[in-house]
Amino acid sequence: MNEVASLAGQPLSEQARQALGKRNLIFVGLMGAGKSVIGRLVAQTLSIPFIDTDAEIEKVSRMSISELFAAYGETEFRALETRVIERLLKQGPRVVSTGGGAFINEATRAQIKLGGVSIWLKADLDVLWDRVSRRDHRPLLKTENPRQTLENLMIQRYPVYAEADMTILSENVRKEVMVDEVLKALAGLSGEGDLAGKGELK
Ligand SMILES: Nc1ncnc2c1ncn2[C@@H]1O[C@H](COP(=O)(O)OP(=O)(O)OP(=O)(O)O)[C@@H](O)[C@H]1O
Ligand SMILES: O=C(O)C1=C[C@@H](O)[C@@H](O)[C@H](O)C1
Ligand SMILES: [Mg+2]
Repeated sequence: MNEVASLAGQPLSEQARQALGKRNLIFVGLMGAGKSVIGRLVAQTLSIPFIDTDAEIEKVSRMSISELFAAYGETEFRALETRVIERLLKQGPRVVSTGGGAFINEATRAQIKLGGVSIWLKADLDVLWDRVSRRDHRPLLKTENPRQTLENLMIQRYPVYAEADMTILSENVRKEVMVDEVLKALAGLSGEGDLAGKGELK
């Protein structure tokens, strides 16, 4: 019996957990895509530790992301983000939700590609705007026309996010529905071709 057949009949969460094996699961995507919220729920469902890189950066620097941007600028923030993510990916298996720009940085993207299975949570502009406009803590959106800024970021970044291993549409459905989509995608990894052994922790 092959691996796919042996997993059939088990709960979806168990199929997904087994298919992921010892690999990290890394969420990438734009601000408001749901990386933090859905990542945490997926981690709970899989009983795998969860880490949010923005929260970890705030913890190690003892500053908020906004304060970091204001004090040191985006370049320094990206350098810190790269170092933090490199360390976190070595401590897996974990579910890792990244900040919106992490996968866009070349060095960080290379680490993520090596460090586990990546999922792009892809959302359209209306969905993202509806979510991010409720709070104003995102430094990159403190512009005269934040909706336009968000759209510009989509145009620049979507071709890069598309390099993630898997893409899941993030829509305004119940969060549990999103979690199920993620679990189904992961369960489909068993019997995988290209992703076999990818990001396997030693
Ligand atoms: N499927 C969903 N349905 C409804 N609301 C959602 C859904 N997913 C996320 N949200 C809401 O959208 C907001 C942004 O989600 P979240 O903080 O997880 O985004 P993010 O991708 O981590 O963004 P950032 O890159 O800024 O950290 C939150 O208020 C969250 O509750
Ligand atoms: O999209 C981005 O570049 C960012 C997203 C947030 O998660 C934070 O990491 C920060 O505000 C930068
Ligand atoms: Mg987040």
